[in-house]
Amino acid sequence: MRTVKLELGPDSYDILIGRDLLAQAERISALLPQPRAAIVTNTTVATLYLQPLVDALTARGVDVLPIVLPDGEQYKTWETLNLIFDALLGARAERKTTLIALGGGVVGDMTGFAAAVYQRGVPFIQIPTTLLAQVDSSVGGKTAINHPLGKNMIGSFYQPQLVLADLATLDTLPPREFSAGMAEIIKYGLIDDLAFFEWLEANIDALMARDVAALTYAVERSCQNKARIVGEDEKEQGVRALLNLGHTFGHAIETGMGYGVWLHGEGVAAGMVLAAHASRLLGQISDADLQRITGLIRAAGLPVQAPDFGYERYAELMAQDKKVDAGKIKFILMQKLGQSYIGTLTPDIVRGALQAGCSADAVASSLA
Ligand SMILES: NC(=O)c1ccc[n+]([C@@H]2O[C@H](COP(=O)([O-])OP(=O)(O)OC[C@H]3O[C@@H](n4cnc5c(N)ncnc54)[C@H](O)[C@@H]3O)[C@@H](O)[C@H]2O)c1
Ligand SMILES: O=C(O)C(=O)C[C@@H](O)[C@H](O)[C@H](O)COP(=O)(O)O
Ligand SMILES: [Zn+2]
Repeated sequence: MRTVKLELGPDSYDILIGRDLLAQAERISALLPQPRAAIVTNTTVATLYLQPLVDALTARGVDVLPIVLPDGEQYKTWETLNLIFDALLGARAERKTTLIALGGGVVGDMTGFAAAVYQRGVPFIQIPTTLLAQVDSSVGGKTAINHPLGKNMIGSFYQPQLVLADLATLDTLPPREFSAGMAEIIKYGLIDDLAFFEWLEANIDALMARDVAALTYAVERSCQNKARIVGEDEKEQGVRALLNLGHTFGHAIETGMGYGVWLHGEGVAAGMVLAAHASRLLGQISDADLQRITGLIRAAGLPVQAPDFGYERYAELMAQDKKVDAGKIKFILMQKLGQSYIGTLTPDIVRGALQAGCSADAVASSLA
């Protein structure tokens, strides 16, 4: 088992990475302030991993309340959040009752938000079961629900007390979801870790074949990168915004297509390609760099062309981004391959990037 530490003073926590960790419930039970926990999951993950976790905790004397939500990005809403509160109140869950998120980023983001506000804050543990959640969403304490007008618009920063990433759960993850997680992994290479980007280029086939050693390394290195950045800037006053590489365009794609049509990782992938096109137009990366970026993203089974809903619609959607400051949209751009920065773009460069990186086919194929 590998351990990555997220250093946040009194709010520091461990990220445990390895196979078959679900059965090792003592790492969870040791943290519970009372022998009571609610496991929040969804209908898909419940059939696969809820019972083993309930059994492992029950065997350690923990009273478990399962809360099973509908599955899908379209359910990352107030209504679904309320189902968590209904269940917690119905079972008289207390301030010391721990909420455990068992699932992907949707379950993790909603459970974290519920933990932040239920009785003004209860303990919270993340058990991510998608690649995306293991390398990104379970780490760092961003929690949220969507609004019809924008992604993750209502939420809070609220750190878990433990992240337990059981790589064995990825054995059942569908290929499209696995690829979605690869987008956030590639993101770390492009933010500021060229050596990791080059390692990914060399090992993409092993990763896509889910080779255990390659996967363990990629998850650990991703968590190290994220933990370092969040440790420097927990509440996104500066450097943490780099973790939004590909997301200004990507969130616009997710919202514009309708939540759940394009997966989050797919939006991020096409969004990173658009950011690369913009950086190329600014003369900061070369054609060869652009080819390397699109080549790796394509090899990970991800889209390299964004849906074409036109400059005006993209501009309208991106105006809702959380990085907007005094009306100015911020983008994460590439200074060179493997080094990103937070900047702004003129409308001409945004238009140029969209012209180069959008395709009507990308809309049609994803709706097919
Ligand atoms: N908080 C953050 O820092 C952060 C970071 C990145 C993404 N996010 C959010 O995370 C969400 C995307 O997360 P995601 O990609 O995990 O999607 P998801 O949570 O929708 O999970 C993807 C699908 O895989 C299923 N699934 C989960 N685990 C499985 C398993 N082991 N085997 C088989 N199926 C399984 C789920 O039921 C779902 O159908 C988005 O809402 C995004 O905004 C948040
Ligand atoms: O942890 C962060 O910070 C990130 O930006 C990670 C992103 O991958 C993630 O999708 C996050 O939820 C986006 O944040 P948002 O503030 O733009 O909603
Ligand atoms: Zn993301």
